[in-house]
Amino acid sequence: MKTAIATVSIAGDLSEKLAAIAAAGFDGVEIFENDFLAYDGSPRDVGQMVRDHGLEISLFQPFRDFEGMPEPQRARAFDRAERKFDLMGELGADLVLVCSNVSPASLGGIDRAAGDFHELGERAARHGIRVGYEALAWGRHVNDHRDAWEVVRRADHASVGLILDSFHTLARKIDPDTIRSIPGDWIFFVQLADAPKIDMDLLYWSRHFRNMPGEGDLDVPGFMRAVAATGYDGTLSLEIFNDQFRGGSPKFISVDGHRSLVYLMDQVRRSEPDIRIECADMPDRIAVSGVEFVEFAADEEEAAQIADLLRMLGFTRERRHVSKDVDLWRQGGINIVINTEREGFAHASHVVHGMNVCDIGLKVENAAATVLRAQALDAEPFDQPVGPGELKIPAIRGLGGGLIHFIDEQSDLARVWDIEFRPLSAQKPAAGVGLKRIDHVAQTMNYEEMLTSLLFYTSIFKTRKTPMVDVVDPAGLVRSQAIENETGTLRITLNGADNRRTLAGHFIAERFGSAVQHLAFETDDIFATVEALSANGFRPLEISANYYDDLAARFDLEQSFVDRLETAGILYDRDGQGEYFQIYSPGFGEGFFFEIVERRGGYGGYGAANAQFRIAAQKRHMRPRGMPKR
Ligand SMILES: O=C(O)c1ccc(O)c(O)c1
Ligand SMILES: [Mg+2]
Repeated sequence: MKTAIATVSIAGDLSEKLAAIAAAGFDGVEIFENDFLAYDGSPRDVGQMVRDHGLEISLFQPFRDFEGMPEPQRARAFDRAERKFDLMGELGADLVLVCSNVSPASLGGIDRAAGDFHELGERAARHGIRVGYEALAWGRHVNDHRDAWEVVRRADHASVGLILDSFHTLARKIDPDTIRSIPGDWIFFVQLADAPKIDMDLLYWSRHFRNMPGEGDLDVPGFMRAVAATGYDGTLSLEIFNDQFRGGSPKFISVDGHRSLVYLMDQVRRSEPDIRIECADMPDRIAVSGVEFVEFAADEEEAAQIADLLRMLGFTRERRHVSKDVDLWRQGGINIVINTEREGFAHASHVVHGMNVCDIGLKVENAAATVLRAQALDAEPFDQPVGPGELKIPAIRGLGGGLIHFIDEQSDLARVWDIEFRPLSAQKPAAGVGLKRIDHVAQTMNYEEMLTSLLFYTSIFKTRKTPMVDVVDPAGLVRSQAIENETGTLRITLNGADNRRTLAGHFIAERFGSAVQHLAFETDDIFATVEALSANGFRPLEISANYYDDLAARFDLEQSFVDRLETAGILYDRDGQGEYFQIYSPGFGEGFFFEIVERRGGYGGYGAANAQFRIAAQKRHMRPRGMPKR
C-alpha cells in the first residue's frame, strides 16, 4: 500500500516539508491548499518540486462549503471548483477532497447534495479529476461517513467517491465496522489520525490534538481493519493537525509518521489474516524478558564516583573486559557496566553528553529478529567493529543518542559476560543489600519527544503504555508515562519536561539531550535493604516530616509503621492491587540518581503521587558539582 502524509502535519515551508517527507520514505503528499498558497512558486514549479523529491501528489485539499448551497452561492461554488480544477491540472494532482459543508447557509438533504456532486463529477471528469467527499465530524448536515457514503452512492458518478478519515469517524464514536459494507472501489482515499481521549469540542480537538496512529487512544487499528476489509488498496495518508508537530522537527515528525503507518499495517495484517495487505514483512512485536545490562560512559573520575556509590549500594566489581577499560558491577540479577574507554561509541557519547547511560541491553528471544523488526520500523541498526575475542551483539540506535543491544539465548550472546569478561578473583564480593533486578529505567526528555518515544517502544516491543500522569516539580510540570510489558520485566518510564528549571529539564539541558536519568532497582525487603545500606554508609534522600504526617492520614496507617517509614526515609504508595515502597539516592553529576523499590501484592504504578515530594527533596540536596557530601 502506498503511504502519504498531508503537508499540514509537519513544520517548515513547503520545500522543507517535502524534503523531510521524502526522506522518511513516503510515496506521496496531500497538498494542503494553504501550504501551496503560502509558497512563493508557481503551481507548475510546486508540482515539479514534489516530483523531484520522488513523491506524488496523492490529494489536493480541502475544498470547502460546496454541497447544498442555495443560489447564488451554489453557482459560485461551481465556479470556485473550476478554478481549483485548473490549478490542480498545473500541479499535476488528480484527486480533490471536498469536506462536508459547515456553512450556516447550506441546505440539508441527501438528494440535494447528491445532485450537486453528480454535477461536480461531470465537471471534474472533463479535467481528468476525481472528487472525494469527506464527512467532517462537525459538518452542518453531513457529519457521519455513512451519510457521506449515501451522498456518494446517490451521486452515482464514476468521478465521485468517498474519503474516510479515522478521526471524524472515531471522534464521533461511530462504529468503524459500518465501513465494512462500503464497496472498496468507491473509497477514493483514506486519511488516518489518532488522538488522545480528551473531552472537548470536536473541531478544537481535531485541529490541535490529533497525533500519529498508535500515539493516541482511538481505535485506529479497528478502523483500518474495516477499511482493509472493503478491499480498498489505495493510499493511506496521515492528516495530523497538531500544535506541537507544527513547531517540531519536520524530519523527526515525518519519521514518526512513517513508523506509525508501517506499524499500523503490520497490526492490521496480523489481525485480518484473510485479507491481503501489501506491506513489509517483519517479525511480530518483540517480547522482552528483562534488562540484561545498563552501561555508563564515564571518565576515570566519574567512574570512581559511580563505583563509590555502587559499592555502597552493595554491588561488587566482578569482572573486567578482556581487552577494554570496561568493568562489570553486579548484584542479584543486575549488571551495571562502566565504560571508560578512550575510543568507540561510549567514548563518543561521553564527549557529547558527559557521564551518561550510553547503552541498554535487553533480553529477547531472538536478537537478530529484533533488529529486523526495528529496522522495518525505521530504527537505525548500529554496528561498530568488534575487537579480538568480542561478540557481535545485535544493536540499534535508541532515541536520544544511546544504543540498545539485544541479548538472546539462541547463540553465544547469553554468555557474553563469560566470553568478553574475566573474573576479578582478587575482589572480595560485597555482601549485597538485597537488590534483585532492575525495576525500571527512567528516561527524561523534552515533553515534545514523548510521543516519539512512546511509538518507538510500543511499535517495536510487545509493550503497552500507561496513562499520562502529572508530576509537579517546584519549577514546573513534568509529565510521566510508562511503557511496560505484561509481566513487568520491562518497565521504562518517560518523563517529559516543559522547561529547564525542573529537575528533569535541568538534566536535559546540561547533558545536551534526553537520556536515562535514573535507574530503579528492586528489592524483596526494603526495610532490610535500608538497614544494609545504612551499614554501608549510605544515606537515602531525606523526605520532609510533613509528608509522613499526611501519609498516616491518607492511608490510615498505623503510626508505628509510618514511624518506621520515616526513620528509613521510605516513600509509600498503595493502589487497588498492593503497596509500593521507594527510597532514593541523592543526585550526582547533573542530576542522575538511583531508586530502590519494593512492590508488594501486584502494585502496578511508579509512585507518581510521591514524585513531587521526592523532587523537592532532591532539589534541597542538589550540589552544583559532583557527589553529594556524605
Ligand atoms: O479541520 C478541517 O477543516 C479539515 C479539513 C480537511 C480535512 O480532511 C479534515 O479532516 C479536517
Ligand atoms: Mg480529513
